[in-house]
Amino acid sequence: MYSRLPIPNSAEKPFTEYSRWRLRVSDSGRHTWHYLQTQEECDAWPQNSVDKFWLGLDVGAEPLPPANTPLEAARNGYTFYKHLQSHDGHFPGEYGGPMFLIPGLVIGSYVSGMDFTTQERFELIRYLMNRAHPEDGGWGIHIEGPSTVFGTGLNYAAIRLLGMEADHPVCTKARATLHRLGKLCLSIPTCVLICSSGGATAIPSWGKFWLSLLNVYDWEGNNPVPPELWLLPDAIPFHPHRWWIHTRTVYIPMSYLYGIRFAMPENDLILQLREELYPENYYSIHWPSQRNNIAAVDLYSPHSTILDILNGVLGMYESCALPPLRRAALARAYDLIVREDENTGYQTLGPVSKMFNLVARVHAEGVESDAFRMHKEKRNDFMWMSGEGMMMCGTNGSQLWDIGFITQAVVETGLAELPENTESVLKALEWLEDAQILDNPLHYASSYRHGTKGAWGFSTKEQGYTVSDCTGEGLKAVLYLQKQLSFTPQLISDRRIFDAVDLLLTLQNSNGGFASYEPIRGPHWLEWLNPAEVFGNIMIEYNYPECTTSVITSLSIFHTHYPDYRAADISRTVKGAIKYLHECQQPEGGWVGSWGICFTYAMQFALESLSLVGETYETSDSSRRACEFLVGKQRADGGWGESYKSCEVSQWVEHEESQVVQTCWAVMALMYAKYPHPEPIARGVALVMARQQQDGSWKQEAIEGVFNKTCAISYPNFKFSFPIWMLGKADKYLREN
Ligand SMILES: CC(C)=CCC[C@@H](C)[C@H]1CC[C@@]2(C)C3=C(CC[C@]12C)[C@@]1(C)CC[C@H](O)C(C)(C)[C@@H]1CC3
Repeated sequence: MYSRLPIPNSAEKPFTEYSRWRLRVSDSGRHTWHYLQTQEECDAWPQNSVDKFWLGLDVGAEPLPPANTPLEAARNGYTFYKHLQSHDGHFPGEYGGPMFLIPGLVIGSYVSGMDFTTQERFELIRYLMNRAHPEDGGWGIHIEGPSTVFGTGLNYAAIRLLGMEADHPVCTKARATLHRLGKLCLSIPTCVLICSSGGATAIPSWGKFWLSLLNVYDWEGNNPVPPELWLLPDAIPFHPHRWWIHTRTVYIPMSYLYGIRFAMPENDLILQLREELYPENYYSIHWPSQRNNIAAVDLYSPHSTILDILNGVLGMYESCALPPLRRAALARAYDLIVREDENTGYQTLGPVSKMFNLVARVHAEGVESDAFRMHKEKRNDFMWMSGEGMMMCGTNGSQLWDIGFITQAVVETGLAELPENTESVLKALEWLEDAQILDNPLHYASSYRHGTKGAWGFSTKEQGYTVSDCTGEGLKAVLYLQKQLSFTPQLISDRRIFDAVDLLLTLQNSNGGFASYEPIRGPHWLEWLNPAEVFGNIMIEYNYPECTTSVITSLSIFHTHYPDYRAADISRTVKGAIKYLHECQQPEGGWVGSWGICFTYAMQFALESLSLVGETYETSDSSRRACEFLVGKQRADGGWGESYKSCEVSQWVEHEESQVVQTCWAVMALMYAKYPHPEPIARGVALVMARQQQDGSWKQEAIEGVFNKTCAISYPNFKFSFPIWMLGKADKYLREN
């Protein structure tokens, strides 16, 4: 469908003209990248500093007077960061990291007959080339991870579909790695050892699924994904509406596509891929034995015996599935797909469901349908141009999350009061006002959704999902801006603030903690049914110290401004949350982060929470143990650095280098705890100041975020918001201590 493209051997230089790319920011923070075709268009729409920065071009920021104090450094930091603020007030940013998203984008588009522009194809290829590991030519689950069959098999298919020839050196090298890695098998169930002959046969289940849609992996090689579960009564403890929202939202279209055994028609390229992905003859592979064949490098969560038994039973059911039941189940799954599309303006909850939903909709309604048109339009929101080429983002952006932190930072440090920042701060408040979700979803109970009235989501209002901590940080940002500054208008009414509070109060779990999108709905044993071998803790919601903190800090700050509104509920909620935080502290004093890397991230949140109720180094054993733990991890250069591997093993794993962002989290944590000895804080500050560039910026270092235990994800704006916040706060601390 897509023609072959002439691809140079090196991806160092752009394959397109970088002076022609523009980021359009529209509709409450929507991001879409455009390639301008003519000089006239370029003249009419000049490249701005936001475009240039994210394209890796020089933004032309002036060198600033050297900072003599932490506060001056913070001020210089914000002077630079304002270059990255968009006209609507928010700070757009790249949200890459996972390496299984471009394959979904490309395979999903290919099998749906949806094209890309030639420039997009060139730059998607270039990004994959730049992200292939130099030693073995393969790809991992995320940009910093070692090559896996999941990453290499899927990205190999993607780069071929996009137009690279099979005999291009990049393909030859990746293919050799794929064939080699696939051989290192560890079959599950563990009692039956099947040795894979190599290649993509041993790809994890989500990889098997994508390749099956592409018709280069036989459906018989997949464990069943029956849509019939959606026909069960809601009260059943393992009903899919009780699963973690991402897992169930991906499972809905997967069960539909599995139920109809969607496979795109064969063509020459498909036949070639069947030869390239496997060292053996495709037609001689015994597919049913591949269902539990997962390469050792990929395996994080091995199947439980219970899951294997269940898969066996469901496999038998597949051979005699009752047609009327299957039809009813498919209709039910399809209805849920449509509702999800309509609830989210065709963004869907995330990038994986986005592409699965597209395939399902196009299968049912065709390429002339509105669904096809809308999905194509919103597909753009996930595609991001960077200095290394084009990627697919983990969501349609991290708009709210980024603006939430930087606005609190500038208010708390006093930078917001400087006349030079007035306009920037007012714009940020306008954006926050516009981003609050004012109603519950269009399809609400019928889509098993939690309420959204009063919420802030992680990205945009249109995406439309409540996230507990995003609502917390959004609310805090608004309270800081509206209540602590003299010059800001009260754009968000008390009623709307109460809506946010009411919503937060619906999210607490029985043990006092808060999860990500909803209260926990399912039993813990559901994790035994985790079918995605590459991720951990994905079957149900869990409590997170980070989410819990954002919620209770926002409620406490709210309470100081509105002491009469639901005071008893707030006090009970905070008390319960603190109890939970004590319970989940590790004996060594740390808290494990689930969304940022790793201990430093979670600990800045947990210690902020404890400080709310007066628990600090001097007064609380828990806070003291935490401080000792952190101080014990400070490195000789004054910084802190931990690897993403900490998140995989829930134990501190050192990074080779100190990291600016993690150093900021650690220093913030110590300051929340009112750590009485200034020396570690001063050393952390010195490291962050020494790494600041002359224009006030900081360079990109290691990846900052994580999800589902194993997949790292980039938060490149953190290198601005957290240094600015920490330095401004430390200035005061160091003067007072
Ligand atoms: C396994 C699948 C479906 C992959 C798609 C990726 C999503 C699951 C990821 C990408 C971004 C992601 C890490 C995110 C979150 C959940 C999982 C997401 C959506 C949340 C909202 C959970 C709560 C967190 O505190 C925080 C707000 C930081 C993150 C933000 C990004």
